Amino acid sequence: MIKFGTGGWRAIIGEEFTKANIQVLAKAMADKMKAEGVCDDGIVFGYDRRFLSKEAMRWAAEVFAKEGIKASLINRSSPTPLIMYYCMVHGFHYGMMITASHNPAIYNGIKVFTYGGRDADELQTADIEKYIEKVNADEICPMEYDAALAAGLIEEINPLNEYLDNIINTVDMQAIRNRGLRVVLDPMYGVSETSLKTILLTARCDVSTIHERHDTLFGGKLPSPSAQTLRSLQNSVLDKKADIGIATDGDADRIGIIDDTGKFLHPNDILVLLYYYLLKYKCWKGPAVRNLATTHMLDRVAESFGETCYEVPVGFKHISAKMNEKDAIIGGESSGGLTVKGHINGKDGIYAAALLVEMICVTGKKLSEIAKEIEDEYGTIYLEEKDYKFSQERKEDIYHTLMIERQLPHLPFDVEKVSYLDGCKVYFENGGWIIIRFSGTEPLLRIFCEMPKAGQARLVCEVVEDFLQLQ
Ligand SMILES: O=P(O)(O)OC[C@H]1O[C@H](O)[C@H](O)[C@@H](O)[C@@H]1O
Repeated sequence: MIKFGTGGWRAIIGEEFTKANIQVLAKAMADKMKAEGVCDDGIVFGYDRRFLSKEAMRWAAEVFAKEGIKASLINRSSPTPLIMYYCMVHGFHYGMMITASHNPAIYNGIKVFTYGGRDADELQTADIEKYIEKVNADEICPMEYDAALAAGLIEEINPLNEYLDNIINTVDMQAIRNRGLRVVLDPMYGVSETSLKTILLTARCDVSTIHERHDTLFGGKLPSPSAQTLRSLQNSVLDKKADIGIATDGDADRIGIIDDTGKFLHPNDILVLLYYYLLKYKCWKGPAVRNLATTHMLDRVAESFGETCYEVPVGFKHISAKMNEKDAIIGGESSGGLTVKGHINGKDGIYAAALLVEMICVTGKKLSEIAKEIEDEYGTIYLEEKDYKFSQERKEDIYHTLMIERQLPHLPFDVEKVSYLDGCKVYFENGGWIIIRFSGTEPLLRIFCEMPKAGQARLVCEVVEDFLQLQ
């Protein structure tokens, strides 16, 4: 069964991520493209460094070739944002990236991009699922790779320079060049090394890298930047007295940052830092977009500049759609993805990293100093976040209590309103909030809570944990 979630289709390798399913998905996409009459420009493919990613791309391309649809394959493992950029610039109606992004190593998956290099939205993925139902797997008869290559139905491409030049031409390379920053990179065994290193070296940064080798087990860790997974980066930054430590997730669309004091900056802080930088130092004007599990500090910054911050459900497709609608200058999520107006319609860890480096150089301040500047001006909000595993039975119970019966515990703060837009989000009168939702990418229940005073967020989480019997 192929089901799309928050960020594409993800499945355990050998269980559902199989050659047969990959080819069913490819056939469904080919049928959909034919029905829509958008086969002429073909489809573009990329893959990351996960186990079976390259093979999966080829298996899918062989199906498209058989259907007479040209498949352009990026000929080396690449960041997801690169393929989104390529789709956007070359006007492809569809693109596919073989990746399971930040999921554990036993997963792989496929992200589908639509016109403009956007993440396929729910309407699109529901439509793909309908086409999947109609595919007769026995009738799939792929064209052999070399034959398809010779017939011009598969082509191998390398758009890396195009993508890099676009970033190099957008960020203030001159400002970075003059500072000789010390940067430590942690691609988390994923795909960002070449791109990010090239950009930083072009700007004359002093770059050292950890975790760069190809390891499909991601060193036994989750390829998702967090305080727990970035301890080595933290140590390297301190050892090397670096100005910044930059990590990206498995497919480089998300970012994680260690500041000059060795402190892990939460993605919420990165988003706030960049929005503040764009408004205050670059004098940009425009709203921000965040998902409903992302810090309301962004709203405080927006308000202080006479701007608005819009809230959308989790999933970058919602962020980019709202950014377009409101002409927002930044959009991002607490899971570590962000983009800025004028760049691609999806999250890009490489571009975000380059912009942060630019920020340090243009402001002439250390990362920790800019963060302090923001704290002095806007105060602190206290965050608690936790993921919980559950059995299928418990999932149904929790879903029923929370989403069907809409029961809530007696909460220790006055409630302003409750939203069921994506999971259950309670907004408190004091500006705090808690959201309880099932992840759309992993079998986890996620809770985020932000409160104005220390200890309050933990207290609210404990009440919810007791009520839902979470461990
Ligand atoms: O909380 P989840 O549903 O697992 O989603 C977490 C993240 O997953 C993917 O990376 C999506 O592209 C993001 O938009 C989303 O924020």
